[in-house]
Amino acid sequence: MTDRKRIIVALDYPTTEQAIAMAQQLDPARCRLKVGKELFTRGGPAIVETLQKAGFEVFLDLKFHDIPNTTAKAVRAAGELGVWMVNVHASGGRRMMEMARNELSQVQNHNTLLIAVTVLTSMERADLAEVGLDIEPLEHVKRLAALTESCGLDGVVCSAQEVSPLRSVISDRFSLVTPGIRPAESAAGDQRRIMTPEQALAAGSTYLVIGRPITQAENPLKSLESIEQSIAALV
Ligand SMILES: O=C(O)c1cc(=O)[nH]c(=O)n1[C@@H]1O[C@H](COP(=O)(O)O)[C@@H](O)[C@H]1O
Repeated sequence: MTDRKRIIVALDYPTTEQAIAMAQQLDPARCRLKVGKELFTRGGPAIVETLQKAGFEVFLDLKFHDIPNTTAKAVRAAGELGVWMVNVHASGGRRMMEMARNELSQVQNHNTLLIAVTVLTSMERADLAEVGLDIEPLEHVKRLAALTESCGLDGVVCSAQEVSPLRSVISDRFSLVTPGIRPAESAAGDQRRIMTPEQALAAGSTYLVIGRPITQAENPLKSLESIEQSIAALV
C-alpha cells in the first residue's frame, strides 16, 4: 500500500457554501473528499468540479442501485466528471456491476475507481432480518465482496470490522473502503458496525471514510489532526 492519503472526509453538509468553507480548511495533499447524496442533490456536478479545481480527488458517493443500463450510464457520467471514485450497491447484482464496469472502461483516459457497497455500516443483524436476510452481516458482506471482485470492480465499501475476515476471500489489491469510523470519544449516531481509526487501519482498511467526527466537531481541523496523529504510525 503506497497511498498514504488514507482519510476521505465526508462533506455531508446541507449547503454548498458550508462544504466549500470546510474544504478550504483542508489540504488536498493530506485527504480526499466525499460528495454524497445530500450535497450532490444541492450542488450537482458543479460542486464536484469546484472541489476538483481546488485540487481534491473526489469520491462521488451516490450508491447507484438500478437496472443495469441505468446504473451503467450513471457510472459513465461520473467517470466523465473525472471523479476519483464512484460507487454502486453490490446487491444490484452481477449484470449491473459488469455493465457499469464495461461502460466506465469506455470513458477516454478515465482512472475512476468503481467500488460497491456491501452491507451498510448502519445495519446490524436485526435490520437484515427485517428485510428478509436471515444472515450475519459478515457472511453477507463476504458473499457480496466476492461477487464484486469477480465482476472486475476495484473494491467494496464495508465496515472495518469485516476487513480482516474479508482478506481471506478477496485479493490484496482489492480496496476496502470503510465508513463507520469512530474515534473512542465520538458518538456512534446511526452507525452500528464501527471501529476506531487505529483499529480500522491496523485491520487493513485501505481508506477510512470519516464524516461527523470531523465535520460536526467543535474544531474540525483539530479533530482531523488528532485522527491523523492517531494513525501516523500505521500509514
Ligand atoms: O458508501 C458510503 O460512503 C457509506 C457506506 C456505508 O455503508 N456507510 C456509510 O456511512 N457510508 C457513508 O459514509 C459517511 C459516514 O459518515 P459519518 O457517519 O458521519 O462518519 C456517510 O456519508 C455515509 O453516507
